[in-house]
Formats: sequence, structure tokens, C-alpha cells
Amino acid sequence: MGGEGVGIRFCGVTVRFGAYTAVARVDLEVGPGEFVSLVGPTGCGKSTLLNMAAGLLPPSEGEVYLGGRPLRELNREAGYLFQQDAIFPWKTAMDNVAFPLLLRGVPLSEARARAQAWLEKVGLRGFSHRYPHQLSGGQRKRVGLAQVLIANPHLLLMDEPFSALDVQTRQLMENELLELWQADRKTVLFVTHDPEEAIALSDRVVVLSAGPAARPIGDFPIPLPRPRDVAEVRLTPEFLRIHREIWNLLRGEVMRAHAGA
Ligand SMILES: Nc1ncnc2c1ncn2[C@@H]1O[C@H](COP(=O)(O)OP(=O)(O)OP(=O)(O)O)[C@@H](O)[C@H]1O
Repeated sequence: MGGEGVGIRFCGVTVRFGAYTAVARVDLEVGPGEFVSLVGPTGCGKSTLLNMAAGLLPPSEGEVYLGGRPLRELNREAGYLFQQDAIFPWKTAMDNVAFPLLLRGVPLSEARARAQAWLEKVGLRGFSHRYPHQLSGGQRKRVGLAQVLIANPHLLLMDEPFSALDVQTRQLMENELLELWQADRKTVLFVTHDPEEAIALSDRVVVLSAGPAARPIGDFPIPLPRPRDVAEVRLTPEFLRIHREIWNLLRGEVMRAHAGA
């Protein structure tokens, strides 16, 4: 697969839901091929920003640019992975992964061959004929990842994709994601409430303030060497230093969010 990442930029973006201002005057840029995580207290607007990047939600004010062009419709260069599984229960793993290709008119036999290759890349060789209910949570997540990546998106939007998994499975999936990402450097915007996950994965971690009118209040470069093992990197002094800095900023916002809830 080819396809480097495409950059995305939020420029003075404000989103209102009726009288409620969710995010206000957000300026945020994710460069081509960069892996950026958004962390912030619950309800601060992380999913709102992802939905804008997906072109599902227009800003009330400001503009979102995709590769330098204003994004005014559904973002067809983006692949979206949610916390909940979005795979079809009535299709096998193979047909779930082949589905985006069939939508594009790729013939069935070719789509299935490419789906099989992707199932192997995400560690599901031998599981292609299973239905989602015959797979574990981690395996279903792998099917979802293959289904998104087979469409070769230039931008990956991930909304707490691994938060429902147990710790070991989650770390395996995080390492696999990093490996796949290193292979062709798609742009990634990753939402998580967990600063440790954000630091272990990212090139930069952006901290959002509590809502209403949330906005970025910290932007931390993560100079940890790659390739990374997400479990091992957490034990390094550099990781702990960055974690302390981010948590010092985040803690106050988490408390503000709870006080306002
Ligand atoms: N369609 C909507 N109508 C009204 N309010 C909304 C809508 N979507 C989101 N909101 C509000 O906007 C704010 C931001 O929501 P969003 O889902 O982006 O937060 P989040 O940071 O992703 O939260 P969490 O970490 O809990 O998933 C919240 O207060 C939410 O209640």
C-alpha cells in the first residue's frame, strides 16, 4: 500500500450545540505522517474534534483544512475507528474486511484476496471464516483495524479504540498499531482519556481544557525513540518525566470537569 498521511489543521474552530459552546477557537495542526493524541477530561470535546476531522460535523466558526484545502464535506481520505466495534455481526471476518473494497467496485475474488492479506497482517490468519461473535474482543478490534486500513486512508481518526480491552490485549494492539503505522506513516489523530497511552504511542500529545469552550492548553512533543514497545517505554525515566508534566496540567482540568458535572 502506498499513501503517506495528509495533514489536517483546525483554524479558529468553535463548535456550539444550541446555547452550549463545546470547543472554542481551537487552533491545532497535525502534520502529514504525524501521530498526535488528544487527551482531556470527559466531555471536553475530543470526539467533537474527531467528528469535524471526519467531515461529519461542520464548525460553527473557523475552518478545518485537509492537506491545505477547506474540508466542507465528508472526509473521504479518513478512516475512523471507534471504541465500539463497527463490524457487521452477520458477515465473516473476511467479508467484513473486504466490504470497503466491494463498495468501491473491486471484484469479489480480488477483494477477498486483499482482505485475507490484511487479516494476516493484523494477526488473524486462520480466522477469516469466523463471525464476530466467534472472535474475542481483541480479535474483533483487529478485524475493525484491517477494515479501516484496507481502504488505505491518508488520515486515521481513532476514538478510544482500545479502551474496552484488557491491559495485555490493549498493549499488543497498541504495538501492532505502531508497527502498521511505521510501515507507511499515515497521519493519526488519536483520542484517549489515558495520558500513558497517549505518550507511549504519539509524536505529540495535546491536552485539552475542561469544557465548556474547551481548547488546547498544552502541546507536548514526545521525543522517545522509535520503534517503541509500549510496555517497555513506560518504564523509562524520560517517559515518567513527560507523564509528570502532562499529568500536572491535566489533573486541574479533570477536577474542573468533575466540579462542573
Ligand atoms: N450532538 C450534540 N448535542 C448537544 N451536545 C453535544 C452533542 N455532541 C456533544 N455534545 C456536548 O459537547 C461536549 C463535548 O462532547 P464530546 O463527545 O466531544 O466530548 P469528549 O471529550 O469526547 O468526551 P468523553 O471523553 O466523555 O468521550 C459535551 O459536553 C457533550 O455533552
